[in-house]
Amino acid sequence: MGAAAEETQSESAAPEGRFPLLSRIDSPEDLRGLPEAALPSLAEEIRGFMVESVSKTGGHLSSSLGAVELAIALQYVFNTPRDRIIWDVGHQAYAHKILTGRKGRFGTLRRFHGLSGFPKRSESEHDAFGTAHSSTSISAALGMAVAAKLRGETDRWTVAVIGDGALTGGMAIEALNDAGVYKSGVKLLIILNDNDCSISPPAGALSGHLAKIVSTRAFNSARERGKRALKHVPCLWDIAKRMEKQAINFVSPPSAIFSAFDLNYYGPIDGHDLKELVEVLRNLRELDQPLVLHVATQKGKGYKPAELNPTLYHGVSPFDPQKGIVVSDKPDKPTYTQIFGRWVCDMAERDDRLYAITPAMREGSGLVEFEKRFPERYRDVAIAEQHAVTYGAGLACGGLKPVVAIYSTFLQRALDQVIHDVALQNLPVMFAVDRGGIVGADGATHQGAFDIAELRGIPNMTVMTPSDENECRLMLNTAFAMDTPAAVRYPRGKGPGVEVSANFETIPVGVSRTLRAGHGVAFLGFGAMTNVLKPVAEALDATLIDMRFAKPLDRAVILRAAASHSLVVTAEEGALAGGAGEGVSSVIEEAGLVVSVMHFGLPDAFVEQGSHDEVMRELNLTSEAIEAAVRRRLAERTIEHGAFV
Ligand SMILES: Cc1ncc(C[n+]2csc(CCOP(=O)(O)OP(=O)(O)O)c2C)c(N)n1
Ligand SMILES: CC(=O)[C@@H](O)[C@H](O)COP(=O)(O)O
Ligand SMILES: [Mg+2]
Repeated sequence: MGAAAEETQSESAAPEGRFPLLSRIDSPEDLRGLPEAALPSLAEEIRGFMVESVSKTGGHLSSSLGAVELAIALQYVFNTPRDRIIWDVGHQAYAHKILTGRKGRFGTLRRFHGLSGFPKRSESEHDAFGTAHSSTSISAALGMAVAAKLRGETDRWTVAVIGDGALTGGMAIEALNDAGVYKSGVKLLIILNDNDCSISPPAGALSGHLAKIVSTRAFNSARERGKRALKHVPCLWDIAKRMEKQAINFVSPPSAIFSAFDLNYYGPIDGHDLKELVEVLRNLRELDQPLVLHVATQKGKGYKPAELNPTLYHGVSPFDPQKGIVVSDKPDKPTYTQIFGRWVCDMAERDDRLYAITPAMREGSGLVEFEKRFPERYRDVAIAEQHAVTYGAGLACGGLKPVVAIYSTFLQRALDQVIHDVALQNLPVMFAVDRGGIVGADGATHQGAFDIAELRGIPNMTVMTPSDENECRLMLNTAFAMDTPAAVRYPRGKGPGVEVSANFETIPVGVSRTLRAGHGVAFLGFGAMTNVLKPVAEALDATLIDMRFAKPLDRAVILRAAASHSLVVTAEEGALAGGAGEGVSSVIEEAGLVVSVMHFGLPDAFVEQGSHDEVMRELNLTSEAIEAAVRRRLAERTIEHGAFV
């Protein structure tokens, strides 16, 4: 465990005084030893503990606050790890972590070498499946449930907990379509954790449908139908009757999408009522087929500021829990996301063909202002990366200039759409690829490691990597001016602080810029790594080139550098395998030049969480580490050849 992780571990070990019940729980068995009547108090303690701890570490607060009762009830009724619970996205699984032996390390959440912010199989036997990218839970759970059936493990249940936002992802719908085919013997329980919220307010038609079901009005009209539907399941029919007495919603409206997939649907029930949750789960456990339970919850539940603004508290940095998050209005160096946010508004003002698309990441992608100013040219398509890209392709065919704002890690979902629907038809869809490179606390699932390698191999595609804020603006202008597919990939957070012009100037495609002429070594930087190379080039009196384009590469400059230096060094904050550095090597090899080459970038391994600096240090991607490695190479070559040119 890293020092940062160790430091906070003991602080969050649930002191007995304030958390008397929680301090007695170190495993699901301890939880099951509690009387049912104690569960609501436990839920309150978990919330207090969670707010206190997450206010120090940062994390996904509102979603996890909303799923406390659900996590308790599931662990109380089911028997993990024999039974399996899969939390879709996994950002709502903090109570699950706390209850499954990780309370003592909860203060290390999302820190360097600490607990992951998401379920992770290598972290706990109670984490049945690693998640973080949404909408995977039903597929994985169905696979496990079918495997249990085939292996004769007739007692094993698999539960997928999926949010209303995650349900909008195509994969979830594909999985429902498959799950509905299975009948007896497949013990799959899908719990729809419906808080009527994604990160931002829910997008798309499905949310309206779900809201209608949850609303009392719909419940009243559907109650009779629900009772009829439950008659063939005697124990549920009993619950339904009891629930009706208690005025608890429990219906089975035939309009629900689940019915269309021939899945037995139960609910909606109150996801914060532990008595009800435990009772219903116990009864559903007696059944023997794929089931859906619709649970209504409140995002941010139990912490007023988060209840009032669940979007602000979706993913938080450390904050004072007494005051809540204070949004600063002090002018500060803008992030790359803000540079994009300003650019997209400026360009939309100037060109009415611009149309911006986000797959459910309005805030994170810097489109809040754009939506306000250009609502008719803005679309949050929900968690639907594939649709976002192909929808963009359609808009381009229709004469618009779509800008798909997407995180590098989520672009992975839509790779075929980029290839088949955009690039193959050479359509002018522009990609604003945010979070390129190391993202920090989200860790391995979210690192922007692969976009350069993915995009670089696609014909017709142009890929730009800005080394500073103004470069970013110039590249956004350039990508938008092109009539072919183009991507600008920029990192999470702030750049070096270069002033950004407000103009619409473009740069020549495929042309680098030489920042420093030196000798011996030529450093070729891609994106932010150019700044890391700067002091190294100065220390070695070497050449430094900001390559600007990962595709097309500036072949002329690469060949000149190879011919006039003894060592060519490339650096990128992206996977080395298939990366821009490899492209540089092929340019040199194809020309038949022989020169020593070094590549710096992300290794052939998944890169774990930590601050950007911590991770870059660990990967030896700092100026100091690169300088040392280059000096070692130079020394080796001097010994080999007797002299170094
Ligand atoms: C494929 C993918 N796209 C986008 C995201 C970013 N993301 C994380 S949580 C979230 C909203 C999920 O909403 P919901 O499932 O309803 O859960 P809630 O936050 O409401 O608890 C989004 C868009 C993601 N994790 N995975
Ligand atoms: C869980 C998830 O996928 C998002 O909430 C993500 O953590 C957001 O990342 P940023 O903080 O970089 O916007
Ligand atoms: Mg939701």
